[in-house]
Amino acid sequence: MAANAAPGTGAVPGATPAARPLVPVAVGVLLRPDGSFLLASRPAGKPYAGYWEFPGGKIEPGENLSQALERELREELDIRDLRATFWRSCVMDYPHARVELQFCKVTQWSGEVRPCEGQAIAWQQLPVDVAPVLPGTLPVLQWLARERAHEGPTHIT
Ligand SMILES: Nc1nc2c([nH]c(=O)n2[C@H]2C[C@H](O)[C@@H](COP(=O)(O)OP(=O)(O)OP(=O)(O)O)O2)c(=O)[nH]1
Repeated sequence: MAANAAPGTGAVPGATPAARPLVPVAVGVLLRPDGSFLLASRPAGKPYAGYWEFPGGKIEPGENLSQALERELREELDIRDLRATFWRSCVMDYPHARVELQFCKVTQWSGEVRPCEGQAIAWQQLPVDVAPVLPGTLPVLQWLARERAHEGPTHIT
């Protein structure tokens, strides 16, 4: 323990608290040829249940991004053989976890998209007309809006 640590805590007075662990998350932005993209509602029992997000989930130990994405989309939507490319990432600091969201564009897959976990799904265009949208989903709507020169709101509030 550092010489000036508060007794019994291991904390150094005035020091910045250690950052919480960063949980990596694989997320798929499924895109159809008409530009529509898929959102799904978070199932009951999870933090932010009922909020709309892009499909995906935590990367498990030993998995890389594409393996995690393939597994999550198979479990959640019953699709496989993805054509997916990494797009962008961002960090979100929630009360329940600090997550690094790794967004991939998914332009091809095999199988029919089918919600397997009791979630609602909706193919969307900008502005998104389902609500509420998960905070960590909003940056993606901004990126899509910029790419598409979409002006005005990206979602209803
Ligand atoms: N899938 C997904 N997760 C997102 C998005 N935006 C965002 O902030 N998140 C956050 C919410 C969660 O804190 C985390 C995903 O974790 P999760 O709990 O849904 O993952 P999981 O499916 O592996 O769940 P579990 O097995 O632990 O129950 O990422 C998004 O657009 N899609």
